[in-house]
Amino acid sequence: MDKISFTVVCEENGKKYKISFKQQAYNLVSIRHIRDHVRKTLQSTVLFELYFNGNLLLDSQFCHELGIQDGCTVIMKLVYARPGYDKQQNFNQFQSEVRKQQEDSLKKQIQRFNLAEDNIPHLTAKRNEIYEADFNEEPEVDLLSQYAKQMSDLDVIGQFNPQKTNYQSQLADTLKSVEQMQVQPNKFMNKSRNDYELQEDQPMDMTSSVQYSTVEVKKTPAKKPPKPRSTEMLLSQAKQPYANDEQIKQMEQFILEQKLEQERQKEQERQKEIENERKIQDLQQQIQNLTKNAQRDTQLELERKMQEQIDRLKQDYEQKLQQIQITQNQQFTYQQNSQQMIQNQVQTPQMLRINESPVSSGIAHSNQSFNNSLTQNVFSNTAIQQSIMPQPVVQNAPIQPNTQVSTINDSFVPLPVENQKQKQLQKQNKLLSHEIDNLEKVLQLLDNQKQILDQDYQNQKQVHSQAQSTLRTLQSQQSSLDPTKLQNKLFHYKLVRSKQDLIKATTQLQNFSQNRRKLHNQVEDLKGNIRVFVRVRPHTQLEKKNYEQFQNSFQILSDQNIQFLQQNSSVPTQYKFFRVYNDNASQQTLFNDVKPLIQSALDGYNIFVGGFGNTGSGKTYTILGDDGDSASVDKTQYGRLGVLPRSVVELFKQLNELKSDFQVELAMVELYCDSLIDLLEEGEMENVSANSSMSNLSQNQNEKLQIRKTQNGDTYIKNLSWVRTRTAEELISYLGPGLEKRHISPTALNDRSSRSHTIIYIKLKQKMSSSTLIFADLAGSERVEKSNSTGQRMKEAQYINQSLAALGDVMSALSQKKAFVPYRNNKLTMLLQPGMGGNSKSVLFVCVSPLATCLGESFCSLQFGARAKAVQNVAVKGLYE
Ligand SMILES: Nc1ncnc2c1ncn2[C@@H]1O[C@H](COP(=O)(O)OP(=O)(O)OP(=O)(O)O)[C@@H](O)[C@H]1O
Repeated sequence: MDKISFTVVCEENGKKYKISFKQQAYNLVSIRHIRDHVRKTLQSTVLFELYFNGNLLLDSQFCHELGIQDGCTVIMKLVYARPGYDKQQNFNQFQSEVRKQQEDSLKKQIQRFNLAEDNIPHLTAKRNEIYEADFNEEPEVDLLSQYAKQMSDLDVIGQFNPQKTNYQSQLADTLKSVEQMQVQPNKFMNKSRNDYELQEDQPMDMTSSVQYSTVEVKKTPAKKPPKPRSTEMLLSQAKQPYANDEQIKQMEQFILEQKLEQERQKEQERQKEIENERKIQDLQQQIQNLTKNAQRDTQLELERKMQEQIDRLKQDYEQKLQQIQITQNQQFTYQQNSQQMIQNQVQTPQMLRINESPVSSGIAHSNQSFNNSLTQNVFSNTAIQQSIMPQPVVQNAPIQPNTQVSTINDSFVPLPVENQKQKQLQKQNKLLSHEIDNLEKVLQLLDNQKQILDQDYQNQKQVHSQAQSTLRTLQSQQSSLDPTKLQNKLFHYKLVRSKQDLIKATTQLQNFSQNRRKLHNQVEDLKGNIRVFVRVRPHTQLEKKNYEQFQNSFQILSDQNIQFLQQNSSVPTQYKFFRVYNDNASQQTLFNDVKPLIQSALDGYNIFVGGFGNTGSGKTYTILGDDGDSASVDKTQYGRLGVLPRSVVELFKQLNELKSDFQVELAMVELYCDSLIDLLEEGEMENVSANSSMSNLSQNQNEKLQIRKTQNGDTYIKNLSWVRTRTAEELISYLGPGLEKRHISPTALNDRSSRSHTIIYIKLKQKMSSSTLIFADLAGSERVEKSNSTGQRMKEAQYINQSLAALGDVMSALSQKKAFVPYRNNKLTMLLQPGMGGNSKSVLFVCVSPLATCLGESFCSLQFGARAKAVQNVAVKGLYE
């Protein structure tokens, strides 16, 4: 397999981009591959050119796949850079290759179309399954995408202009453009294929005017979706239209991890709580201890300090006492000396009384008192002060009779010493107060410390309450992360994804249907706009008895060829039709060939299905069914239903599958002789039975329905009754009563011979298109003399033959592509005009009786069919502008 190098040049906002890549294929471009590249880089594609060294295969599907809208001009340029390629030598081969590919492509399209036909029920079922699954299950869209892929790989070569809709002319253009190509393969031969690039001297005319601001767009490896970290992220990822299994797996993994994480967090919280409680307990204990210690310390300290003070005071006191004694001794000595001096001078016994001086007894007394006070109240400062305070020694001293002594005594009161003592005591007192102050300060400090500890305790308490509130928050968070809630969320994500997938699948299905419709109509166009089927009916019981009458009158050679041996002729005539059904062909087999046209009707094309043939050849049976008058969708009767009721069922089925708005209306008209009769008109019908003469036809009835033309040239019947129907059953229920009003009478050839043309119109309106399905059960084309018609029957037969002859003329004009088509020569052709030319796709069933006696009529019918099949119309879709 060769590798093909592609260079796609795309233009966006006036800037051109170049994308180069290689494809492992010989001559088939993977449209998807290109599209992927183009879409990765561009929002809109206006112009693109492909350079490669194989044959490019593209068509409208290609453009559609690339998202190019109708109306855009797409220029594609092809360069053949295959080394050794010789244009002259290979062109013919290439051309035949192209033709072959085109043929293959067509075959493939038909195959795919058939495949599509087969797949539609499956796809529909799938879609319904997705709907019914209520999003519980993952919808499988693989099938759709596979199918879409199949449909997208079309093999058509060419230069495509979406404005041109004609496939044939596009092919012609393609071949022309291939012929005109300026191929200079040598330009590229020196380059390796990997280096293949656009050259300024590009060999094509179209490229020379293009200035390439080439920006190489390199293919970047697809990014893996980031591992989801949070619920929000998961949600955002799940909202993305392409949330995949990987993401769902990640979500499930995430939930598991979350659960574990929750457990871990719970455990941590519990530990924290225990820790906090323990801390609080410790702190409380600490505070208690501190308080106790503080109290004990304070008391001990106070005791100690007081004891120290007392000791000091005692010491001081003793020192002072000693000093006092010394002073007393000195005083005594001084007194003795003085007395001695006085005795020496006066010689009085008063000297002795000096030894008992109140000063010494006062001192002793005070000393005693002090000692007592100390023992009584060592801690009382006041007592101390009192006890320390010296007694008024002098006041208790008896006043000496001797004034001289008294003077002397007065002169001996040690006042300065007492003052000094007092001062000292005050000083000590002060010191003690100071000490007490200090102790109070210590107490204050301890108080402060206690306050700090209290504060600390409060803080710890706060921390604890904070921890508890955090715990509560975490618990609430935990409840939000509850697995069931997460499960719900996951379910929700899956639901969202399923919905997105469903939308995607529906879009794909719509795209697919669109593509399929496009293809379908292309294929239908190629099949021809008027398809003629020949049906040979089986023998009736009566006929079987006279078998020898119709032996060997004709021979079905294949499913397309029939051979007739005319009377008095030894040379058989062969006819080729779209399909020839033998007498075993079932109603469903016939309908299978009509079914594609129902799709075309949905796409806006007018449809005509008519039954042509001589009386008794099976026209009514083919179009309406065995018992046309009582057509119903009853399953037991279904096998015998004709093309019309089957088409109606199919039409509604497809309309319902489309799930879009539509409107279906029904009208039935009979052309009896030259009169139009509204078969759906309510109320008593006028007596227009087959037995009544032409003159009996009411003038009113005759004039009521009139064929008119719109400004567009479309034919319509004025005053015709239309009924709106919503279901196939409803529509079919109108057919029976309507058909009963037809003119039927026994003839020599058919005991229920239709003496008129019955035309049934089904008008379909959709959002974007409208179309009409016309079904005609034509009257028999027998020879007058054959049906033993006389009188009124003969007249009817003449009208019938006239109208059918006019139909033949129209067919002939259409087949010869005459500018003028004589539609207006007869009411029948006017009534059938919408299905006969222009916007129409038609099927004509030429019904053939197996009777040898009908050989002439059968021959005429086949001639008629042969003329009709040559008609080629260019069908134009009936789109609303
Ligand atoms: N394919 C068939 N299989 C079985 N029976 C058939 C088939 N085609 C026709 N018949 C039977 O042949 C008879 C004549 O058929 P039918 O009424 O459809 O003919 P016709 O062409 O509509 O005749 P006319 O033009 O006189 O109305 C009917 O009894 C019908 O049931």
